[in-house]
Amino acid sequence: MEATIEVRGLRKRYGPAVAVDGLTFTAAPGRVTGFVGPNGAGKSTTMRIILGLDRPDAGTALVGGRPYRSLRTPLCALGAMLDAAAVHPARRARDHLLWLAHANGLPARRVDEVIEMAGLTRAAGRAAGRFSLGMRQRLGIAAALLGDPPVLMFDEPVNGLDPEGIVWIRGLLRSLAAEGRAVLVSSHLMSELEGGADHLVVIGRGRVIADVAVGELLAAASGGRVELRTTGRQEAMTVLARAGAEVAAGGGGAVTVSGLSSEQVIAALTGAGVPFTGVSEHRATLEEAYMELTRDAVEFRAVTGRTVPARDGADGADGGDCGEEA
Ligand SMILES: Nc1ncnc2c1ncn2[C@@H]1O[C@H](COP(=O)(O)OP(=O)(O)OP(=O)(O)O)[C@@H](O)[C@H]1O
Repeated sequence: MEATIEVRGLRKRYGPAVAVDGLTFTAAPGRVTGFVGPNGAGKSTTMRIILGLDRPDAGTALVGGRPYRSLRTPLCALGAMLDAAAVHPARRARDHLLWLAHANGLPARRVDEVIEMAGLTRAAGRAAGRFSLGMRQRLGIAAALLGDPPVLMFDEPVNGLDPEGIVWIRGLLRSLAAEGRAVLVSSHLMSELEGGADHLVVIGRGRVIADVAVGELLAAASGGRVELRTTGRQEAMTVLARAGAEVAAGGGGAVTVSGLSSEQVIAALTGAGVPFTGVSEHRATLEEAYMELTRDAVEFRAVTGRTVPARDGADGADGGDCGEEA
Protein backbone atom coordinates (compact mmCIF):
# COMPACT_ATOMS: atom_id res chain seq x y z
CA MET A 1 0.00 0.00 0.00
CA GLU A 2 1.21 3.48 -0.87
CA ALA A 3 2.41 5.51 2.12
CA THR A 4 0.40 8.67 1.62
CA ILE A 5 -2.36 10.80 3.01
CA GLU A 6 -4.10 12.79 0.31
CA VAL A 7 -6.53 15.51 1.25
CA ARG A 8 -8.42 17.12 -1.62
CA GLY A 9 -10.84 20.04 -1.42
CA LEU A 10 -11.92 19.19 2.12
CA ARG A 11 -14.73 21.26 3.65
CA LYS A 12 -16.48 20.96 6.98
CA ARG A 13 -18.78 23.27 8.90
CA TYR A 14 -20.31 22.88 12.31
CA GLY A 15 -23.47 24.97 12.16
CA PRO A 16 -22.36 28.48 11.22
CA ALA A 17 -18.67 27.76 12.04
CA VAL A 18 -16.47 26.84 9.08
CA ALA A 19 -13.83 24.45 10.49
CA VAL A 20 -12.20 23.38 7.21
CA ASP A 21 -12.54 25.52 4.10
CA GLY A 22 -11.27 23.75 0.99
CA LEU A 23 -8.07 22.07 2.22
CA THR A 24 -5.79 20.29 -0.24
CA PHE A 25 -2.43 18.77 0.71
CA THR A 26 -0.47 15.52 0.66
CA ALA A 27 1.62 13.83 3.34
CA ALA A 28 4.22 12.04 1.24
CA PRO A 29 6.25 8.90 2.02
CA GLY A 30 9.68 9.26 3.63
CA ARG A 31 9.04 12.58 5.26
CA VAL A 32 7.63 14.14 8.40
CA THR A 33 4.95 16.61 7.39
CA GLY A 34 4.23 19.19 10.08
CA PHE A 35 0.60 20.27 10.11
CA VAL A 36 0.67 23.68 11.73
CA GLY A 37 -1.74 26.44 12.53
CA PRO A 38 -3.10 28.43 15.44
CA ASN A 39 -5.76 27.11 17.82
CA GLY A 40 -8.99 26.55 15.97
CA ALA A 41 -7.33 26.47 12.52
CA GLY A 42 -8.93 23.12 11.66
CA LYS A 43 -6.11 20.62 12.29
CA SER A 44 -7.99 18.21 14.55
CA THR A 45 -11.09 18.37 12.37
CA THR A 46 -8.99 17.43 9.33
CA MET A 47 -7.38 14.55 11.22
CA ARG A 48 -10.75 13.29 12.43
CA ILE A 49 -12.01 13.33 8.84
CA ILE A 50 -8.91 11.42 7.65
CA LEU A 51 -9.71 8.79 10.30
CA GLY A 52 -13.35 8.61 9.24
CA LEU A 53 -14.54 9.93 12.63
CA ASP A 54 -16.21 12.92 10.99
CA ARG A 55 -17.81 13.23 7.56
CA PRO A 56 -16.73 16.10 5.33
CA ASP A 57 -19.32 18.31 3.63
CA ALA A 58 -17.17 18.10 0.50
CA GLY A 59 -13.83 16.73 -0.64
CA THR A 60 -11.89 13.56 0.05
CA ALA A 61 -9.28 12.31 2.48
CA LEU A 62 -7.51 9.15 1.35
CA VAL A 63 -5.00 6.91 3.11
CA GLY A 64 -2.87 5.05 0.58
CA GLY A 65 -5.50 5.89 -2.04
CA ARG A 66 -8.48 4.65 0.00
CA PRO A 67 -10.95 6.13 2.46
CA TYR A 68 -9.94 5.04 5.96
CA ARG A 69 -13.34 3.52 6.66
CA SER A 70 -12.97 1.13 3.75
CA LEU A 71 -9.85 -0.48 5.25
CA ARG A 72 -10.48 -3.91 6.79
CA THR A 73 -7.44 -3.80 9.09
CA PRO A 74 -7.01 -0.07 9.53
CA LEU A 75 -4.27 -0.33 12.16
CA CYS A 76 -2.05 -1.89 9.51
CA ALA A 77 -2.64 1.03 7.13
CA LEU A 78 -2.65 4.09 9.38
CA GLY A 79 -1.47 4.40 12.96
CA ALA A 80 -2.92 7.45 14.67
CA MET A 81 -2.88 9.17 18.02
CA LEU A 82 -5.53 11.87 18.24
CA ASP A 83 -6.32 11.84 21.93
CA ALA A 84 -3.80 10.30 24.32
CA ALA A 85 -6.42 10.21 27.10
CA ALA A 86 -8.67 7.85 25.16
CA VAL A 87 -7.81 4.75 27.21
CA HIS A 88 -9.92 3.16 29.95
CA PRO A 89 -8.22 4.35 33.16
CA ALA A 90 -8.52 0.99 34.92
CA ARG A 91 -6.99 -0.98 32.05
CA ARG A 92 -3.32 -1.90 32.24
CA ALA A 93 -1.23 -0.50 29.39
CA ARG A 94 -0.25 -3.92 28.07
CA ASP A 95 -3.86 -5.19 28.25
CA HIS A 96 -5.04 -2.15 26.31
CA LEU A 97 -2.52 -2.89 23.57
CA LEU A 98 -3.35 -6.63 23.62
CA TRP A 99 -7.02 -5.82 23.16
CA LEU A 100 -6.21 -3.56 20.19
CA ALA A 101 -3.87 -6.16 18.69
CA HIS A 102 -6.49 -8.89 19.03
CA ALA A 103 -9.18 -6.75 17.39
CA ASN A 104 -6.86 -6.24 14.43
CA GLY A 105 -5.61 -9.81 14.12
CA LEU A 106 -2.09 -8.95 15.29
CA PRO A 107 0.12 -11.29 17.35
CA ALA A 108 0.80 -10.66 21.07
CA ARG A 109 4.55 -10.49 20.41
CA ARG A 110 3.97 -7.24 18.48
CA VAL A 111 2.57 -5.73 21.69
CA ASP A 112 5.85 -6.34 23.48
CA GLU A 113 7.78 -4.88 20.56
CA VAL A 114 5.84 -1.60 20.58
CA ILE A 115 5.98 -1.40 24.38
CA GLU A 116 9.75 -1.48 24.09
CA MET A 117 9.82 0.99 21.18
CA ALA A 118 7.73 3.43 23.22
CA GLY A 119 9.94 3.04 26.31
CA LEU A 120 7.06 1.63 28.40
CA THR A 121 8.55 -1.71 29.43
CA ARG A 122 8.61 -0.91 33.15
CA ALA A 123 5.14 0.67 33.16
CA ALA A 124 3.32 -1.86 30.96
CA GLY A 125 1.68 -3.63 33.91
CA ARG A 126 0.29 -0.43 35.43
CA ALA A 127 -3.22 0.95 34.98
CA ALA A 128 -3.32 3.67 32.31
CA GLY A 129 -5.33 5.91 34.65
CA ARG A 130 -2.22 6.32 36.82
CA PHE A 131 -0.01 7.33 33.91
CA SER A 132 1.49 10.80 33.60
CA LEU A 133 0.63 12.80 30.47
CA GLY A 134 3.99 11.84 28.93
CA MET A 135 3.37 8.13 29.58
CA ARG A 136 -0.12 8.37 28.10
CA GLN A 137 1.40 9.96 24.98
CA ARG A 138 3.86 7.07 24.80
CA LEU A 139 1.02 4.57 25.16
CA GLY A 140 -0.93 6.30 22.38
CA ILE A 141 2.13 6.16 20.17
CA ALA A 142 2.69 2.48 20.99
CA ALA A 143 -0.90 1.80 19.90
CA ALA A 144 -0.32 3.71 16.66
CA LEU A 145 2.75 1.60 15.90
CA LEU A 146 1.03 -1.76 16.57
CA GLY A 147 0.10 -2.59 12.98
CA ASP A 148 3.53 -1.48 11.63
CA PRO A 149 1.62 0.92 9.36
CA PRO A 150 3.15 2.80 6.40
CA VAL A 151 1.28 5.96 7.42
CA LEU A 152 1.27 7.62 10.86
CA MET A 153 -0.67 10.58 12.14
CA PHE A 154 -0.23 12.29 15.50
CA ASP A 155 -2.28 15.21 16.82
CA GLU A 156 -0.10 17.43 19.04
CA PRO A 157 2.08 14.55 20.25
CA VAL A 158 4.50 16.78 22.18
CA ASN A 159 1.79 18.74 23.95
CA GLY A 160 2.74 18.92 27.64
CA LEU A 161 5.84 16.77 27.32
CA ASP A 162 9.11 17.40 29.12
CA PRO A 163 12.25 18.14 27.04
CA GLU A 164 13.35 14.50 27.13
CA GLY A 165 9.96 13.38 25.82
CA ILE A 166 10.09 15.99 23.05
CA VAL A 167 13.54 14.84 21.96
CA TRP A 168 12.33 11.21 22.02
CA ILE A 169 9.29 11.96 19.85
CA ARG A 170 11.36 13.96 17.37
CA GLY A 171 13.80 11.06 17.01
CA LEU A 172 10.94 8.58 16.62
CA LEU A 173 9.21 10.67 13.93
CA ARG A 174 12.48 11.03 12.04
CA SER A 175 13.22 7.30 12.16
CA LEU A 176 9.68 6.40 11.02
CA ALA A 177 10.07 8.72 8.03
CA ALA A 178 13.57 7.36 7.32
CA GLU A 179 11.93 3.93 6.94
CA GLY A 180 9.85 5.37 4.09
CA ARG A 181 6.65 6.00 6.03
CA ALA A 182 4.47 9.07 5.68
CA VAL A 183 4.21 10.89 9.01
CA LEU A 184 1.70 13.70 9.58
CA VAL A 185 2.12 15.55 12.87
CA SER A 186 0.13 18.53 14.05
CA SER A 187 1.21 21.34 16.34
CA HIS A 188 0.10 24.87 17.07
CA LEU A 189 3.69 25.82 17.90
CA MET A 190 6.31 26.01 15.17
CA SER A 191 9.10 25.71 17.73
CA GLU A 192 7.88 22.19 18.59
CA LEU A 193 8.52 21.09 15.03
CA GLU A 194 12.01 22.61 14.76
CA GLY A 195 14.39 19.79 13.88
CA GLY A 196 11.50 17.32 13.50
CA ALA A 197 9.61 18.13 10.30
CA ASP A 198 10.87 18.02 6.69
CA HIS A 199 7.83 19.66 5.23
CA LEU A 200 5.16 22.02 6.53
CA VAL A 201 1.52 22.46 5.71
CA VAL A 202 0.53 25.68 7.46
CA ILE A 203 -3.19 26.33 7.81
CA GLY A 204 -5.27 29.19 9.13
CA ARG A 205 -9.06 29.40 9.37
CA GLY A 206 -9.41 26.07 7.60
CA ARG A 207 -7.29 27.04 4.59
CA VAL A 208 -3.75 26.23 3.46
CA ILE A 209 -1.47 29.24 3.93
CA ALA A 210 1.71 27.45 2.88
CA ASP A 211 2.77 24.01 1.72
CA VAL A 212 6.56 24.15 1.74
CA ALA A 213 9.79 22.26 2.51
CA VAL A 214 11.24 23.35 5.88
CA GLY A 215 14.69 23.98 4.33
CA GLU A 216 13.19 26.22 1.67
CA LEU A 217 11.17 28.15 4.23
CA LEU A 218 14.16 28.70 6.52
CA ALA A 219 16.42 29.74 3.63
CA ALA A 220 13.84 32.29 2.46
CA ALA A 221 13.35 33.68 5.97
CA SER A 222 17.10 33.78 6.70
CA GLY A 223 18.02 35.33 3.35
CA GLY A 224 20.20 38.38 3.16
CA ARG A 225 20.46 39.19 6.86
CA VAL A 226 23.73 39.61 8.70
CA GLU A 227 24.21 39.78 12.47
CA LEU A 228 27.09 41.33 14.37
CA ARG A 229 28.08 42.48 17.83
CA THR A 230 29.65 45.82 18.59
CA THR A 231 30.51 48.06 21.51
CA GLY A 232 29.73 51.11 19.33
CA ARG A 233 26.20 50.23 18.32
CA GLN A 234 24.88 53.70 17.54
CA GLU A 235 27.89 54.53 15.41
CA ALA A 236 27.74 51.15 13.64
CA MET A 237 24.04 51.63 12.86
CA THR A 238 24.67 55.10 11.42
CA VAL A 239 27.57 53.88 9.25
CA LEU A 240 25.64 50.86 7.95
CA ALA A 241 22.49 52.88 7.26
CA ARG A 242 24.61 55.35 5.29
CA ALA A 243 25.99 52.40 3.29
CA GLY A 244 22.40 51.58 2.27
CA ALA A 245 21.46 48.90 4.82
CA GLU A 246 18.33 48.48 6.89
CA VAL A 247 19.53 48.13 10.46
CA ALA A 248 17.87 46.92 13.66
CA ALA A 249 19.23 46.82 17.20
CA GLY A 250 19.03 43.59 19.21
CA GLY A 251 19.90 42.81 22.83
CA GLY A 252 23.46 42.92 24.24
CA GLY A 253 25.09 45.06 21.54
CA ALA A 254 23.72 42.96 18.67
CA VAL A 255 22.79 44.54 15.34
CA THR A 256 20.87 42.90 12.49
CA VAL A 257 21.59 44.20 9.01
CA SER A 258 19.58 43.69 5.81
CA GLY A 259 20.62 44.74 2.32
CA LEU A 260 24.40 44.27 2.64
CA SER A 261 26.54 41.12 2.43
CA SER A 262 28.76 40.22 5.39
CA GLU A 263 31.80 41.37 3.34
CA GLN A 264 30.17 44.77 2.72
CA VAL A 265 29.30 45.10 6.43
CA ILE A 266 32.90 44.34 7.44
CA ALA A 267 34.26 46.79 4.84
CA ALA A 268 31.93 49.61 5.95
CA LEU A 269 32.66 49.20 9.67
CA THR A 270 36.42 48.76 9.17
CA GLY A 271 36.50 51.83 6.89
CA ALA A 272 34.76 53.93 9.56
CA GLY A 273 36.90 52.50 12.38
CA VAL A 274 33.91 51.05 14.29
CA PRO A 275 34.84 48.06 16.50
CA PHE A 276 32.83 44.87 15.95
CA THR A 277 32.93 41.09 16.58
CA GLY A 278 31.12 37.99 15.38
CA VAL A 279 29.75 38.94 11.95
CA SER A 280 27.57 36.03 10.77
CA GLU A 281 24.80 35.20 8.33
CA HIS A 282 21.49 35.22 10.22
CA ARG A 283 19.77 31.81 10.47
CA ALA A 284 16.05 32.18 11.06
CA THR A 285 14.22 29.94 13.51
CA LEU A 286 11.10 28.15 12.35
CA GLU A 287 9.10 30.53 14.54
CA GLU A 288 10.53 33.58 12.74
CA ALA A 289 9.92 31.95 9.37
CA TYR A 290 6.31 31.31 10.38
CA MET A 291 5.79 34.94 11.39
CA GLU A 292 7.10 36.12 8.01
CA LEU A 293 5.03 33.57 6.20
CA THR A 294 1.77 34.41 7.89
CA ARG A 295 2.37 38.13 7.44
CA ASP A 296 2.63 37.59 3.68
CA ALA A 297 -0.22 35.10 3.70
CA VAL A 298 -2.61 37.56 5.29
CA GLU A 299 -1.95 40.09 2.51
CA PHE A 300 -2.20 37.36 -0.11
CA ARG A 301 -5.45 36.01 1.26
CA ALA A 302 -7.04 39.42 1.42
CA VAL A 303 -6.44 39.91 -2.30
CA THR A 304 -7.13 36.54 -3.85
CA GLY A 305 -9.07 34.31 -1.43
CA ARG A 306 -7.93 31.06 -3.06
CA THR A 307 -10.46 28.21 -3.17
CA VAL A 308 -10.02 24.59 -4.14
CA PRO A 309 -12.61 22.76 -6.25
CA ALA A 310 -14.32 20.05 -4.19
CA ARG A 311 -14.69 16.43 -5.22
CA ASP A 312 -17.29 13.96 -4.03
CA GLY A 313 -16.22 12.54 -0.65
CA ALA A 314 -18.27 9.32 -0.81
CA ASP A 315 -15.83 6.66 -1.93
CA GLY A 316 -16.66 3.00 -2.37
CA ALA A 317 -15.20 0.51 0.09
CA ASP A 318 -12.58 -1.85 -1.26
CA GLY A 319 -10.77 -2.95 1.85
CA GLY A 320 -8.38 -5.85 2.10
CA ASP A 321 -6.50 -7.59 4.86
CA CYS A 322 -3.24 -6.33 6.34
CA GLY A 323 -1.18 -7.93 3.58
CA GLU A 324 -3.26 -6.48 0.76
CA GLU A 325 -3.28 -2.99 2.24
CA ALA A 326 0.40 -2.90 3.16
N1 LIG B 1 -17.61 19.13 17.13
C1 LIG B 1 -17.57 20.43 16.90
N2 LIG B 1 -18.68 21.20 17.02
C2 LIG B 1 -18.65 22.54 16.78
N3 LIG B 1 -17.54 23.20 16.37
C3 LIG B 1 -16.42 22.52 16.23
C4 LIG B 1 -16.36 21.08 16.47
N4 LIG B 1 -15.10 20.67 16.22
C5 LIG B 1 -14.39 21.77 15.86
N5 LIG B 1 -15.18 22.85 15.85
C6 LIG B 1 -14.77 24.23 15.48
O1 LIG B 1 -14.04 24.13 14.27
C7 LIG B 1 -12.91 24.99 14.28
C8 LIG B 1 -11.65 24.17 14.07
O2 LIG B 1 -11.39 23.41 15.23
P1 LIG B 1 -10.20 22.33 15.32
O3 LIG B 1 -10.32 21.68 16.67
O4 LIG B 1 -10.22 21.46 14.13
O5 LIG B 1 -8.91 23.27 15.29
P2 LIG B 1 -7.41 22.93 15.66
O6 LIG B 1 -6.57 23.56 14.62
O7 LIG B 1 -7.25 21.48 15.89
O8 LIG B 1 -7.22 23.71 17.04
P3 LIG B 1 -6.29 23.35 18.31
O9 LIG B 1 -4.89 23.74 17.95
O10 LIG B 1 -6.86 24.23 19.37
O11 LIG B 1 -6.45 21.89 18.61
C9 LIG B 1 -12.94 25.72 15.60
O12 LIG B 1 -13.58 26.96 15.38
C10 LIG B 1 -13.78 24.81 16.47
O13 LIG B 1 -14.45 25.57 17.46
